[in-house]
Parts: sequence; structure tokens; C-alpha cells
Amino acid sequence: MALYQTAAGILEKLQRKEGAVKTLVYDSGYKNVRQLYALLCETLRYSSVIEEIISSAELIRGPKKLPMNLAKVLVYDLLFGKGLQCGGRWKSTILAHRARLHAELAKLKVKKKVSSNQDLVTSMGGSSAGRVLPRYVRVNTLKTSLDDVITYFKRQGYANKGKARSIEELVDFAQKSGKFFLQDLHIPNLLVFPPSTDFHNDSLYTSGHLILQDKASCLPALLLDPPVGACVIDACAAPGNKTSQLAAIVQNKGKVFAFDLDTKRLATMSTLLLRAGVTCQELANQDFLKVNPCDPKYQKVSHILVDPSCSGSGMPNQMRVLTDEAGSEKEERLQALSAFQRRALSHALSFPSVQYVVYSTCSIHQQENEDVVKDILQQHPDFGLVNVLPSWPLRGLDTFAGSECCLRASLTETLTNGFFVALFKRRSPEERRLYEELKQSDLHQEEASNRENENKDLVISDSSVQSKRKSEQISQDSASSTKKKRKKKKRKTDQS
Ligand SMILES: C[S@@+](CC[C@H](N)C(=O)[O-])C[C@H]1O[C@@H](n2cnc3c(N)ncnc32)[C@H](O)[C@@H]1O
Repeated sequence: MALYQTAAGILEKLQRKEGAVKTLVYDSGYKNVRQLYALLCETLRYSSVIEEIISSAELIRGPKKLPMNLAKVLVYDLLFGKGLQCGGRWKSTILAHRARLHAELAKLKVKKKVSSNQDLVTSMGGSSAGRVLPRYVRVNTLKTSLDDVITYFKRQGYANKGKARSIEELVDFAQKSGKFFLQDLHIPNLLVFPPSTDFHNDSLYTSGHLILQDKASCLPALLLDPPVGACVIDACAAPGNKTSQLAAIVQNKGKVFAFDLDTKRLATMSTLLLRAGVTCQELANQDFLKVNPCDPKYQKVSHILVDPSCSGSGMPNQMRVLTDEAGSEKEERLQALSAFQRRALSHALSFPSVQYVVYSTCSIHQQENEDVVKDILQQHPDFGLVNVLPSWPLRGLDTFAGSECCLRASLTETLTNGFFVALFKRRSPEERRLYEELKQSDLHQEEASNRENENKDLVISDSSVQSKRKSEQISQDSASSTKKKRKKKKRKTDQS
């Protein structure tokens, strides 16, 4: 029963906005973190279906009524999960209603004209456009190679369907079930399996040869792309999936300094890194904002990954919780988060030798994404954006000139969790000179058109359009100048 009581307690905390699912799961002290997390994610995904069934089956009526959140997790496991796994006093209550609950589920399917549980969730707004995330599996090259893993899966009876050519192909693939897999078209060393595939008990997963990581969350480390032997910082690192990816990219040779404020998450991270064969890390239970950039220890840090705490609104199981928040509370929370994100990103850019900084969130909110990037670019003219992965279909929202250099990810467009990534590069002295010149000429232009406007009211709209065009040009010029330099490197990423 502890499983269901703990899960119900977490659902309550989520409703009181006391944290994100993952954090609350880690904080609960429940031993089987994976089991608890899976139960919560699925209960949240089925939430509207379960609520409707509970209501029509009149499950929580009467004097000794079952608490709503406990009812939700129990009904989830009875109808959609592994069957009830407890012997507590509420089990008999639920079992007494079993036939009625199944009947209400069947009625609801008829009403919604669907036959599968997944279609029912979709029809009730639980998941976008009937799209389901496939199972993404990153091959940990610290322990094995892509070829060896492919050979292993073929021996296990999985058919290799080759490399995907388009996101549409992945979408079709994700509708299927069976023993086969594809290689991803954007991320090298990423395999894609049908959604129902479960590797939690697979020996390659338990031994750290495979990392179960959403495709979008593989982007930041991939785009940062530190060279072998580089000195890297992972600013907000736990539970460490991106740290292990960074360690694989530098081939365990340089150094990965990883910081996190949360002791429990850091402990989980230690286990994850040990299992993944990471040896180049230095973990610190420390506030990244208090790390001294001038400490000689960080003198050689050339690449920094900033993946700070965010609303998590891009995670499918979080969407409902966030959209249910009252407007003003949501706004306050977003403001607090984006203030921290600005400080963390700005702090990263202040390290004296840093050349590249990648910023990412699993949020869909502009306040945590484009707005943060725009402000930071204004505060740090010595950095510009790199136009990463040109073949990626979903770009930053058009809120500032150059926002198309950023990447967005979503279930409907890229078949991933909702995500955002921007890569900053320190401008060379030549790029900085060019940038200042263009900025200066833009200011002159603006000044001239302002003076003109004082005299001629009628040309106001034309002048401001001209001024806007010019500022767009600046960003494109600086983007294309950095783009040329990165082109060779990024072509490699795109092709692989
Ligand atoms: C989105 S999670 C990071 C996920 C991680 N990058 C990964 O891929 O596994 C954000 C992390 O930032 C940590 N955090 C929040 N404020 C921090 C701070 N001031 N300094 C360091 N870490 C912080 C949180 O504890 C949390 O673990």
C-alpha cells in the first residue's frame, strides 16, 4: 500500500504546486523510484479518463469515502496498469467496484467512439494529435559501440529497420508495436523503438551500456560538442543524463565539473555515473551561482551546459498540472524561474575562458526560453547565437532577430518532449568589431529616422520598418558569420 499512499501524497503536492513530479518522487524516500515515477506519470496521463470513470462509477461516495488521489492511482493500476499490487484496506473497496469500473471504461470508449486505451486518452485531451513518444535509447559509447548494440538487439530478435529519413517516418513507426528498431536521423548513437518496448530489466540497461533518454534532452550536450579532453561544466547537473553524455563526448578524457544544489538528486547521479562508466567527473553539492569563475580550477573551462530548473511544462505528464494553475500563480512562478535561469546563464557566460555555452529547458513557455536568451544577448554583447542543426524543423519563436537560431521541440512537430535549446558562442575580436560596427550603424540609422520622423509624421511607419529590417540584418550578419565557422562542424552532426 505504501506505493499508492506515496503516489497519492505526491499528487496532492503537485496540486499544491510544491514541486515537479521527479523532484517529489526523489524527495519521497520511496525505495523503488522507477516504479513510483512510472505510476505517477501514467496516472497523470490518464487523469481525465480516470476522473470521469470514478465519477460515473460513484466510487468515492459514502461515509468512509476513498480519498480522490488514492482512488486515482488505484483505479489506474486496476484498469490500465499491472493490476492492484497491495493488500491494504482500500483494496477491497476498489475490488468491490471492479465490475462497475470496467463497465464504465467500456461505456466511455463507446461514447468516445474509440477502441484502444491510448485513443481514449487522446480523445480526452491527454496527448497531442494521437502521437505517442517512441522509446528512445542512447548508446553509451563509454561502455560499448553502436555496432555492438545493434548486433546485440538483432540477436535478441529485433529487426534493424535502418536509419530514419524523416520525422514522419518516426511518427509512423511510433504507432507500431513489435520487435524492431530504427536509428535516429538527428542524434548519432540514438536508437528508436516502439513505445511499448521496456528495457528497464535489460542487462545492457542495468549495466549502463544503454541510457533511456528522450531525444530532445540529447540535444544540448550534442550541440555543445566539447572536443575530446575539454574542460566542461554542467551547471545544474542532477540526475546526470547530460553529464554522462558530455563525459562520453570528451571520451572520459578532460574534466566535467558537475554542480547541483539537491543532495538526494546528486546521490542518484553518482550511482548513474558509476553505472555509466564515467570517470572524468568532479561532483559538487554546490550552488552554481556561487561558483567563482576566476578560481584557477576553472581556468580552462571552455564549454558550459546550463540546464536549470524550469517549469517542466514540456513534459507530457506535467502539461495538465501546469495548465490547471491559476493565471496569476503561474505567472509568478514563471517569473521566479526565469529570473533564476537568467542568473545561471549569465553566470556561465562570465567564465573567462568559456567559448560555448548551451542553454536548455524542458519548458514550452517563452518567458523561460526566448525571453531569457534575448535579455542575455543584450547583456553580453561578447556572445552571439550559433544557428544550430539547420535541418531541425522547429525553431525559436519569432520574438527577436536571430531567434531562429534556437531550437524548439514538441511531441507534435519533432516527436519528443517539449524542449528548448540555444547555443551561445563567444565572438572572436573580428566578429565583435563587425558586430559593434553594425550595431553602431543601426543606432545612427535609428537616430536619423527619429529625426526624420520629428519632421515628417507621414514616414513614421516606413522608417520604423526600415529600422526593424536593419536590426534583423545585424542579427543575420552575425549569425551567418558565426554560422560559416560552425558550418563544417555542424555538417558533421547533421550528417551523422
Ligand atoms: C532540469 S534539472 C537538471 C537535469 C540534468 N541536467 C539532467 O539532464 O539530468 C535542474 C537541476 O538544477 C538543480 N539546481 C537548481 N538550482 C541550482 C543552483 N543554484 N545550482 C546548482 N543546481 C541547481 C536542481 O536541483 C535540479 O537537479
